[in-house]
Amino acid sequence: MSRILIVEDEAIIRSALKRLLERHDHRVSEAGSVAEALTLEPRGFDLVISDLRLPGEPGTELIARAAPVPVLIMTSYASMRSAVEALKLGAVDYVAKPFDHDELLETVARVLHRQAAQQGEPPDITEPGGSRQPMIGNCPAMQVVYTRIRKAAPADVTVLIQGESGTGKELVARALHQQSRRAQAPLICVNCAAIPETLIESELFGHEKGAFTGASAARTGLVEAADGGTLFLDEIGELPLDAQARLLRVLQEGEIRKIGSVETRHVDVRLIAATHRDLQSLSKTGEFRLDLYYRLNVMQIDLPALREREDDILEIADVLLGKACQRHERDRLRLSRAARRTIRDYPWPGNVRELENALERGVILAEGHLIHPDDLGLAPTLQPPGRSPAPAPVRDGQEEQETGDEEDLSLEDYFQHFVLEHQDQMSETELAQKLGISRKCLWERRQRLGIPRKKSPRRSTG
Ligand SMILES: Nc1ncnc2c1ncn2[C@@H]1O[C@H](COP(=O)(O)OP(=O)(O)OP(=O)(O)O)[C@@H](O)[C@H]1O
Repeated sequence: MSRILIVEDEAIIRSALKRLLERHDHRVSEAGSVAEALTLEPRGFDLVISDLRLPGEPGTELIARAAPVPVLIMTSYASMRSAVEALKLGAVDYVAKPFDHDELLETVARVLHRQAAQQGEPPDITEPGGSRQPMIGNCPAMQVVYTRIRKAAPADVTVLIQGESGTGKELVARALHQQSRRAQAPLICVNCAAIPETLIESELFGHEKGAFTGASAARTGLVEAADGGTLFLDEIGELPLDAQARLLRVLQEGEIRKIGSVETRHVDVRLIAATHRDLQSLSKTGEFRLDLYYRLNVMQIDLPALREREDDILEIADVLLGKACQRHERDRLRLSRAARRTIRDYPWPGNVRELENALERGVILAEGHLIHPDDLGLAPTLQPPGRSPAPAPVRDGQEEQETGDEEDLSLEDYFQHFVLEHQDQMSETELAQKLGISRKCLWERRQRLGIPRKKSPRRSTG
């Protein structure tokens, strides 16, 4: 069942439309103007159907104020030009009045269907520099994350984001803020683990002059700086108990009191918290307040570790590699086939951030137009097994054609390592046999790769 908001000033049309939609299993609310519609929180609906001409502001005003909820505009045949204008402003579609029932139901079904299909799509995020990028990755676990973001963002509730370090928790917080009605107000991000325990309360809640030694002037805290907007508290599990108590008060009463002050001040802040720790377990050992945990956990978003996002890893690597090349003003580098295999098989304990850093190293260290596994500088103890040079598999002609250039080059890596490591112990015939190629081919490749045959070591004579 979908929730639809009808905004129409003519009561007869409004109730006819309501009955029609209710007969088709939709739950319908009504408003007679944009102002009235806004009191009903249009972002909480699945679709807004609004007349264009209304007393007060026109229906198109709702397009931005209901976003990302789609707005379907109703207009009379006489004002088709305004319908086109409404589409330009971002209306999802329009219906001409008087409307044909089937046509209207069909349009509504199409819009709702499209909306449902988009729920699992990555949201766009505006980065601090102003550029707009979608979150990368489309594996099923991330689609669940995207759907959660779309639903939680407009609901103005507290959200707890859980996931290992570097999985993108801050990115999700940004997406939630940017898709909320607070998008134009500040988003203040605080990493609780990065602020010394002795300073965190005054950083968050502010202090009066002389509140403690060194407080030479009054200071506004970060919670107050986020007034009207969103406060993102990363690593909230690290927040000391006293600060937890103050935070609980902000959530319960919407009030803040600076350190050393007797006065309270009202603040309107949406809290988004993130942690890589299990807050419920921390509450059992008394390190985290259970009542605060319940306050935070109105909506929960769980981010998968990168190693669980097998289908996404290479896609993320390609996008991040492109960005690293831009940053370092290098022509577009590519990952060798072996580097792609390493990236796919590596466990990535530091998740996307670690991948980002490895690619940055790769871009700096790569000598040709390809990045090889060594350029990534990954921890050897975590490297997947079987990475030591081994004979290249015998390839038939078809595989050779399919794999192309890049495969050749990574096999050349293999070839080079294998030859250099074994040429002192093996004859050319043995080397060629192990590599699955002819002696002639071995000779040609040696020439091409600049590893000519050494003066053969005397293996038999004494
Ligand atoms: N899905 C994604 N698409 C694009 N970039 C991503 C994605 N996930 C993470 N990143 C990038 O990875 C880096 C780490 O992400 P972020 O800071 O959001 O992680 P985090 O979980 O908050 O880490 P920490 O807990 O260590 O603070 C950032 O540069 C971010 O842009």
